[in-house]
Amino acid sequence: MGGPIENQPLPAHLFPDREIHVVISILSGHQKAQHYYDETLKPLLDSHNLRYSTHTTNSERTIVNLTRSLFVINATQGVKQTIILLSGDGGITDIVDTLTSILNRRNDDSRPPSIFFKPTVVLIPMGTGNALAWSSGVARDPLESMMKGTPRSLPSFQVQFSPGARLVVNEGRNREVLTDSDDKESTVYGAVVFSWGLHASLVAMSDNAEYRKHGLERFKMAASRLLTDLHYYRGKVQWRKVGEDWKSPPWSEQSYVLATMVSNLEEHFKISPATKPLDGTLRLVSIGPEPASEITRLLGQVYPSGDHVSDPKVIYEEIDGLKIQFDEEDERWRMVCIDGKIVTIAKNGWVEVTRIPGTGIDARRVVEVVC
Ligand SMILES: Nc1ncnc2c1ncn2[C@@H]1O[C@H](COP(=O)(O)OP(=O)(O)OP(=O)(O)O)[C@@H](O)[C@H]1O
Repeated sequence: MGGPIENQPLPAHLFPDREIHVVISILSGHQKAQHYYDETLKPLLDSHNLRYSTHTTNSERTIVNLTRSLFVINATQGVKQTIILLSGDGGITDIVDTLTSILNRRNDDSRPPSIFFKPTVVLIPMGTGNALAWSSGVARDPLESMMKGTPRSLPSFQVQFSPGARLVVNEGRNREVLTDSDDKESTVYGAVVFSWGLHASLVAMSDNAEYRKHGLERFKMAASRLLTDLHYYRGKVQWRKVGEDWKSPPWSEQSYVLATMVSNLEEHFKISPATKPLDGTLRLVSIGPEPASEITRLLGQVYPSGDHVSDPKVIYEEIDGLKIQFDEEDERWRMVCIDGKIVTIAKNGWVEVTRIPGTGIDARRVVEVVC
């Protein structure tokens, strides 16, 4: 149905039986979220006489806290809710990680499942990469997607860390524990990307307000610094499909190890061309210890076509699990990236990434995304 967006009929996820929350992540990307809300979103919502609450971030923890104190309570009390999220990938990951961690039950827990109404999330991309919004097709016209799209379950993956893993916070200056004890393994959930090597290092290097100012250039600036003094990452990498044996690359040092559930990490950075929107697949992209010129050539092919995946120097496979045993002294080479967050692994530690299936006993889908 055509016509101006204010005249479009309301989709079911904006009906009056839904509790509607607008979350404005004011420091994402170029810090345009508040302005976009004031000038564009609010007038549209008001033109439909919708009732909604707004929440503005005031720290890195705001979306996590809001999920704990409000979204999870609503969801488990049977309240239907729609969250209109003005942020980058960090915001949706905070919601998915927090909900999954809270709702996680052991497989042998025989108590009947409680009510859980999956929150519906409308993505309004305001970050730098906005990988999920580009990959799910909503970034081109987010308001059109909000008005005409359909909610679809968002696939995710689990990342388990050996004891002693730490979350890097405060622009790289501080470390936060992930569990209450250093003897325990810890778990984080993501929906976009896991990486180690060049990708994780460049996200870590550029995850601060100074770099964020440069928009997408932030990643290229960090990459060129890393490529001038290239490091080969030491550790044992293995992956597999369920029911098959673990496999290893033919090289012993790594440049690039990345597992993703999306096709695009940015609008034109097609890291996994075979991935379809929200198809639930996890794909590995890996490059060995190549010289900087080769890595530049291979990553250059990612823009915009994704031709790198047919190069013999790139491993590109659909996987269900990936594990890494780290063999690095210096902490900065033991940093991994989960949807933009950086976690440091303890010396001689390990990490294991597992695709969460959509059906069966291990299935878990905690939100729906309108696309
Ligand atoms: N008011 C605030 N005070 C402190 N930190 C904030 C505030 N608002 C947002 N943040 C933080 O800013 C960061 C923005 O991350 P987000 O992923 O939304 O955007 P991005 O990193 O620019 O884009 P992308 O992840 O799509 O590349 C997050 O860590 C978020 O918690």
